[in-house]
Amino acid sequence: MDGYKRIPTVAASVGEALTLGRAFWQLTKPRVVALLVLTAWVGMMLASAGLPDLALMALASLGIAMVSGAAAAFNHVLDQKIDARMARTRMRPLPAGRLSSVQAVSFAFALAGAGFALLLVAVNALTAWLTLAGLFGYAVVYTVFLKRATPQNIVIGGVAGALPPVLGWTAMTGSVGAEALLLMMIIFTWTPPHFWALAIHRVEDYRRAGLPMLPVTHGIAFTRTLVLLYTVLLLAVCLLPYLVGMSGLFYLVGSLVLNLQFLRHAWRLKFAPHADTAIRTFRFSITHLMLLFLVLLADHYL
Ligand code: HEM
Ligand SMILES: CC(C)=CCC/C(C)=C/CC/C(C)=C/COP(=O)(O)OP(=O)(O)O
Repeated sequence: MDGYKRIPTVAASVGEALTLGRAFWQLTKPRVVALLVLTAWVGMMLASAGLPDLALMALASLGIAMVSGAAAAFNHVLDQKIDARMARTRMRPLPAGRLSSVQAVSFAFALAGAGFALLLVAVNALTAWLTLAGLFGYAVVYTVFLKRATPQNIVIGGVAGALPPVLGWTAMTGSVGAEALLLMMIIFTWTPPHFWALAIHRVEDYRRAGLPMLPVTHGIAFTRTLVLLYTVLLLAVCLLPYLVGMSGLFYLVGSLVLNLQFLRHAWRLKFAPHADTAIRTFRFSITHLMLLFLVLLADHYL
């Protein structure tokens, strides 16, 4: 009889553990980290002639994912008051009360420590330290200072998000390659239209939270213009891998198709916007970067 009585208690504990696990998972911004790791893979594969060392690739990817996930968790802790004021973020684990700050900070330190140690021991010191610099750039320089200080926050902060191809490259070669810096430039140029398209859609959120995002400080019309200009710049920067002989015709055609599509979104956002044009542009930016890096990869092996 006693055994039967315990079943609901066990079920409740399992349910609670799952809820807690989901909350920690959410802290790591898993979809962002997935795309970051894809860009790191491209760095790893482009750095290797033929197939890369798959074991090294797996360990490096895990380490980069852990440290990036930890950076995202620190961002959740440091931004919890802001997140509570925005409709998009108020249901996150900290503002919604599903996790305490102590739980989140402990998780973030443990994940960062384990990821850093893994990179140091199983990959190389340069990759470990550069990844840690990425964490510091995002969690401290961007989140604590820039985000609250200037509408150029995401432009400068974009350096951290653009690092993973370089991390992938250093993981395989032990040094920073010029080709990897070119991939970094692509993500760096992609970040402003990626973020500002979302910021236009969520401008009231950012106004309420008191954050100096570009559409709040300089207006939506000006932000639309900059989205368009950065998209033009992105098209030009994306030509560089072909022009320097790093990628071939397949990449040239693929990148032109993707960038013209991005440009079409940005043009519509500037000159013929509907209520959903900004959010569609933001969503397309993610598809764009994912496909662009897959095209780079396919081109490398063709
Ligand atoms: C400073 C640089 C960046 C800023 C400020 C930024 C900002 C944002 C914001 C505010 C969101 C919305 C998240 C949400 O809806 O909860 C987002 C989503 C996303 N970002 Fe970025 N981003 C940056 C860089 C990057 C980079 C470098 C990548 C990948 C290479 C990336 C990939 C994504 C993805 C995949 C999503 C969708 C997440 C989801 O649906 O859960 N972002 N970004
Ligand atoms: C290599 C390395 C360790 C880099 C860390 C890179 C990293 C996790 C970048 C994430 C970029 C991102 C989602 C920024 C949004 O922050 P936000 O605070 O403006 O957006 P939010 O309001 O959705 O939290």
